[in-house]
Amino acid sequence: MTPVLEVTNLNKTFADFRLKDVTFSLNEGCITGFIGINGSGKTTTIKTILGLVLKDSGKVKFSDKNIAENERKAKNRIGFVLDEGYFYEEMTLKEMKSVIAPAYSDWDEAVFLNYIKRFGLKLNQKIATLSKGMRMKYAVALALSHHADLLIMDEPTSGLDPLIRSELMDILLDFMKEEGKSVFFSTHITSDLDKIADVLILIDDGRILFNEEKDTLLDTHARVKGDNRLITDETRKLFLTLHQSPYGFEGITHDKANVRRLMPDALIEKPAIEDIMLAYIGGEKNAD
Ligand SMILES: Nc1ncnc2c1ncn2[C@@H]1O[C@H](COP(=O)(O)OP(=O)(O)OP(=O)(O)O)[C@@H](O)[C@H]1O
Repeated sequence: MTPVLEVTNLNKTFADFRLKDVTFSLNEGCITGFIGINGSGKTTTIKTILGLVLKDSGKVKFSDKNIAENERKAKNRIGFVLDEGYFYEEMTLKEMKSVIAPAYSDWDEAVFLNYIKRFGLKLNQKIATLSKGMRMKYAVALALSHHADLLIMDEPTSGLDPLIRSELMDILLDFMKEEGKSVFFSTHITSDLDKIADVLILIDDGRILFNEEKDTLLDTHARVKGDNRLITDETRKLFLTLHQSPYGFEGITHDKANVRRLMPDALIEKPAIEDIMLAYIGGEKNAD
């Protein structure tokens, strides 16, 4: 697979937080979900990639070229949606578009107008009067109107109702239909990823904990329940988290195959992405 974006040993230190050697790559044709709890470093990573936060060290390559040295070209091919206001509230959608469009050499007004129509937005409406959902749709319309190949979104679904979240997922799937497109989006609402993500990257406390195909994660991990007698020194090691009570145990395993082999009487269920995320974050702390 061709990597579209390669991030290597990215470091950034704030007073109370540090990105620690963040390393991953995004493949062409993939939707990658960037997951992690509040304050884990998702926004900082995205802003550092986009050059909106200065990195202390590390490399970011887009299409095999250093992003900092090819900034204009890279920015033309990257569409981004950030989670906080980067619009002038007093402007209308049309006025704001006129500020943003000239920054892109490949701006396509017809595509933009098409999105505005599809999303039911009005060009003469003021930004300040947009609802959260409309604001997200407007940001997506802008991000997708310059023939970007990579769409980077920071928490695009945060604060949105399930209907609009599901609409956004459909928009992303539509965008992916064209060859050579990729999406990278951060979220702490992991249920959004069930439907559409190909790869999941988990960040916690500024450190990448895993970077794995979603289907592989769901195939190898499981929620396991059963009688306490099944827990031995050997089987205990198969769990990322394990909770025991007088009535039995419940845990998340990262080694479903061996649970099946060594604990044939246990009840094995499909985990949610959130179960897996929390198990890695909780880690040892969760095991009792
Ligand atoms: N400019 C800054 N100066 C100091 N600390 C910062 C700055 N920006 C972010 N931080 C800190 O870095 C940490 C990570 O924040 P970040 O916004 O990257 O997390 P996040 O995973 O995107 O969280 P959320 O899901 O809440 O948006 C937080 O502790 C935050 O307070």
